[in-house]
Amino acid sequence: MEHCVKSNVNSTKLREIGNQYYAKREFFEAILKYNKSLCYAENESENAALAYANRSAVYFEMKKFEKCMKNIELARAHNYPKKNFEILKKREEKCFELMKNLKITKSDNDEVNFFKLSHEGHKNVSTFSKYLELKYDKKYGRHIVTNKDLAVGDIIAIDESFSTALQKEFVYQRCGNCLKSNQLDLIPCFGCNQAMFCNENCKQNANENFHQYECSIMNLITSSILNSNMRMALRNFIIAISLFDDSIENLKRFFEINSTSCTIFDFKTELNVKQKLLAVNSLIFDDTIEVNDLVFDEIFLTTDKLKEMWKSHKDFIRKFLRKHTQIASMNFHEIYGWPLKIGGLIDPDVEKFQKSLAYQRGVVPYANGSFPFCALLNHSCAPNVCKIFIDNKIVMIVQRKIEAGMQLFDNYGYGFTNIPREYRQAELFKQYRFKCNCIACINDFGLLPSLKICDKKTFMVAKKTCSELSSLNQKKAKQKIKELSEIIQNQSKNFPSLEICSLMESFNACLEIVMKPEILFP
Ligand SMILES: C[S@@+](CC[C@H](N)C(=O)[O-])C[C@H]1O[C@@H](n2cnc3c(N)ncnc32)[C@H](O)[C@@H]1O
Repeated sequence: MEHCVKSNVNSTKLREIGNQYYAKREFFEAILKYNKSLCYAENESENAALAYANRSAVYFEMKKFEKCMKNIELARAHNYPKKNFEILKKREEKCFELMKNLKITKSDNDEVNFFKLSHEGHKNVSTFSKYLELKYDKKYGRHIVTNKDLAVGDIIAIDESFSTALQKEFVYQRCGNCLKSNQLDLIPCFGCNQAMFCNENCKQNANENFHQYECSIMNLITSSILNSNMRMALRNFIIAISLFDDSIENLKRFFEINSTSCTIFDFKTELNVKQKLLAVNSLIFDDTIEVNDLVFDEIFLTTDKLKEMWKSHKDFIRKFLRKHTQIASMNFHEIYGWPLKIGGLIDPDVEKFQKSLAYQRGVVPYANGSFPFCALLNHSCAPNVCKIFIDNKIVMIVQRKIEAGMQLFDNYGYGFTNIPREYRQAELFKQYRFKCNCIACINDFGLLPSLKICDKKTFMVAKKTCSELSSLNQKKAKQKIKELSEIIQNQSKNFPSLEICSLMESFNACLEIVMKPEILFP
């Protein structure tokens, strides 16, 4: 297991490996090594400055002149050796010169404004539509229905996480607080070698909310002893005690005073973090899900701050961690996004594309998160809503007409178009403990290639749409989303025909294209 203490020896080695990548013009790998080198650099040593300076060289080659200059400044601010100042000065002058001649083409891709709620917000919590209601029945438990017809393309929720945690492979690629990649332009934690942030603000927030506890045990946290559910449980516990000024007594009292079965629908004011904690703590779980408690013992006995708490409140902490691991397994989400390096894009081959899943379109999971609204949606193998991730938010979008009174169904990763029924049902039962009897399961819809064509003209549109996907930019993808919404909405009676299901896949692919980062590393 790697230690999380700083080490100039390791920092230098990592920078040298970065230099080899830089020489081969493998810029993504080079910056990753420089980032790691930055994290290992001892405070006040020139290693940090050298990593910033080398990162500026990569941004220069990539023609990212503003980032280049920012990294030059950072290098100077971190003890860059005076004898080499001339190199930076020359690079900076070249930047100025080249920027003067560069026509700045501001991107019009504003995904935050594109993905806005389609209706007024709910009367209590404005992050989801006012037409949504929470219901309960024996078969589905809690679930969400609409009291008004919803149309394809309607954005019905923008759910903000209570907590997120980067997967360990991404700690040098994304901000440990807000999850943004910032084109790898990240700053290191002062204390450990395994956390980076996109700016000082995020660094401070992370330290106030969780990192002050995690910093000295990042090596344990990112080792393989914690699975992603346990990782989220630990993060939730740390956020929870930080919210109560590190007092377990106060946290206990908070849970005692407040109901343990509330949801995001119960709050009368705009959500605050403590309310989100209550909502997440009230999510459904199954106590028979196995949790290896011994791992938590090991983690809590490793640092003095946690050890004290563990000694005096072991039972409460164990119970919290156990419950949140079980909640995570049944409710939390993997957060998907585009990899930062070109590759794994949409396969232009129509046949292959028709069988695709999100990961075949190119997006990959890089973090996990707890989302108090989305965790109330039940599963269908033929869902009527889909979701995309904007950093630490989930945007929920209608992908099939939903009439008033009907339930909203998400998909837990097992769609009927590409996974056989028996496999879906077995996996859903194993993880989520229910037997799926959605319309696709009851009617055994069959995989996409076996579906029938209902309308030849629309089938031709679906085929053409598939073949165009790989050439769509963000602007065109936005137009396409509108076009496809209308067709899917108008032809909803033909669901599940080959053409409608294929159009729905294309609709999803277009949503992903809108989220594609503007600059990918070559
Ligand atoms: C994310 S939660 C959804 C909200 C949940 N129904 C509740 O009461 O809080 C996931 C759990 O809901 C239940 N569930 C989800 N989809 C279902 C379905 N199609 N039929 C029956 N139960 C389902 C399962 O217990 C599953 O573990």
